[in-house]
Order: sequence, then structure tokens, then C-alpha cells
Amino acid sequence: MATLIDIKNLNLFYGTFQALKNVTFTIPEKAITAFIGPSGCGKSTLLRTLNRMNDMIPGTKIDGQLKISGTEVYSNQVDVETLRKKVGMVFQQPNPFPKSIYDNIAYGPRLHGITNKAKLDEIVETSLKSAALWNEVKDHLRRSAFGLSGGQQQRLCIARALAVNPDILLMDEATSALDPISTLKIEELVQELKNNYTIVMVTHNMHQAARVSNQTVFFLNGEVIEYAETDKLFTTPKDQRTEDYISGRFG
Ligand SMILES: Nc1ncnc2c1ncn2[C@@H]1O[C@H](COP(=O)(O)OP(=O)(O)OP(=O)(O)O)[C@@H](O)[C@H]1O
Repeated sequence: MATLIDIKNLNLFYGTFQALKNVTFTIPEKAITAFIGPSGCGKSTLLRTLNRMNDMIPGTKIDGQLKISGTEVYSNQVDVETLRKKVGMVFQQPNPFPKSIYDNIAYGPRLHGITNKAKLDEIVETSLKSAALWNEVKDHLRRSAFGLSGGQQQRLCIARALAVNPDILLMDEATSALDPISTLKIEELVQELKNNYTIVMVTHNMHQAARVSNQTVFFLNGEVIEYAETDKLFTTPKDQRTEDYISGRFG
């Protein structure tokens, strides 16, 4: 699998607190990479560096290399709007806009200058189909997104991210607020999406990482302890700390 994201000696500080320490690994394209580790180990921080969401946190300092498709993400030349279009994000709590289902999906494309109704209709349909939601909502696209169930809202948020045609989808514990059936649906959906997108997911749920991902990265105290194919990491971890974590001895 070709490398899409190349991280080398990445350090991140919140003020004087160092949240990421010398992080080095690569993320392959069109695969699912899971970040696991105990609370506070830096998983979400690293995820947010990938589309520069940390830029919004005052006092954040970052050094080292973070390249996506060979381009340094933290270079002055990078247009953050364009970066965030290419690197979409789905959060823990479904966060649809207070708008109709249709307008939630059309929001991003409109922002990027698409006004043609037929084109928007097509994007809405394709995105909802890709997020496995179309059949459930196609007859009431003008209804408020708030009328959907939590699991449907999360698939709507995935559809909204897909509508601007990203390469990468970041998922920050995107199923932790959902019931088991909705979680399973999203896990199945993510398996489909990896055919066309590179997925990076933070999960607290080791079973989910083991079920869904191709690669797993184990973090502890801001450091990458182990990075391996998911099967290998869960069956024959190389580091004792990984073994202790996956066997439930801490965290
Ligand atoms: N905005 C912030 N300002 C200061 N410190 C922060 C900020 N965000 C996170 N941290 C600290 O950085 C460390 C890493 O946090 P992060 O949220 O990345 O961990 P995490 O592994 O995703 O945790 P969790 O699984 O609980 O979400 C923690 O010690 C946290 O307290």
C-alpha cells in the first residue's frame, strides 16, 4: 500500500506541556488506520494535526515533519481551507447543522461555489448513498436533520464530509455515542469507504480497532509505542507495554 501520510519526529506542545513526542510513522492510502491508547495519550491531538484543527488552540506549538501526499501540512504555503476540504472530520457527537438533511450535505459544496441545482442534487444523492443513508431519507430530504436518530445523524455527518470530495476521513471516536446497532452500521460503512478514502480513526474500543482497521498505532504519554498491521499488533505485540494494554492490564 502506498504511503499517503508521512510523519517524522513530530512534537506538539500545548504551552509548556508536550502532548506529542517525536512521533514517527506512516499512514497508507485507502486503508483504515486506528489510533489506540489510554485517555490523554495524544490520539486526538495527533488526529487534529492532520487537518490543522490544533491551529485554533492558542499556545499550540508544533515541530517536525507532517506530509500528506508529499506536501508539508504546516508549510506557510498551505491553504488551510483547501487542506480541510481534502481532510474531512467526523466527531464523537453527531453535529448536524440546524438545517434540512439536504442543506446539511449541500452546505460544503455551496461554500466552495457550486450553485447549480442539478449538480447539488447529484452531490446530495451520491454522498448520502456513500454514507449508506440514502434509502432511509430520500423521501424527506427537506426535513430537519435533528429528526434523525443518533446513528443516522452520524451517517449524515459522514455524508456531509464526503460531499466536498475529500481524500482522507478522520473519525474521532465517531461511534462512542451510538448504540451497538448504529455502531455496527458505521463500522460496515467504514469498511466500504476504505475502497475510496483513507480513514484514520481514534477509538477507545480495542475490539473495534481489531475488527475494523488494517493498521493500528498504540500511543502512550504522547509517544508511539508500536505501529503494526492490526492482526500482528493484537496477536504478537512486540512491546511489553502494548501487550499489557491490549490485554487490559491498564488504561
Ligand atoms: N487544548 C488543550 N490545552 C492543553 N492541553 C491539552 C489540550 N488538549 C489536550 N490537552 C492535553 O494533551 C494530552 C493529550 O490529549 P488528547 O485529547 O490528544 O488525548 P487522547 O488520547 O485523545 O485522550 P482521550 O482518549 O481521553 O480523548 C492530555 O494530557 C490533554 O490533557
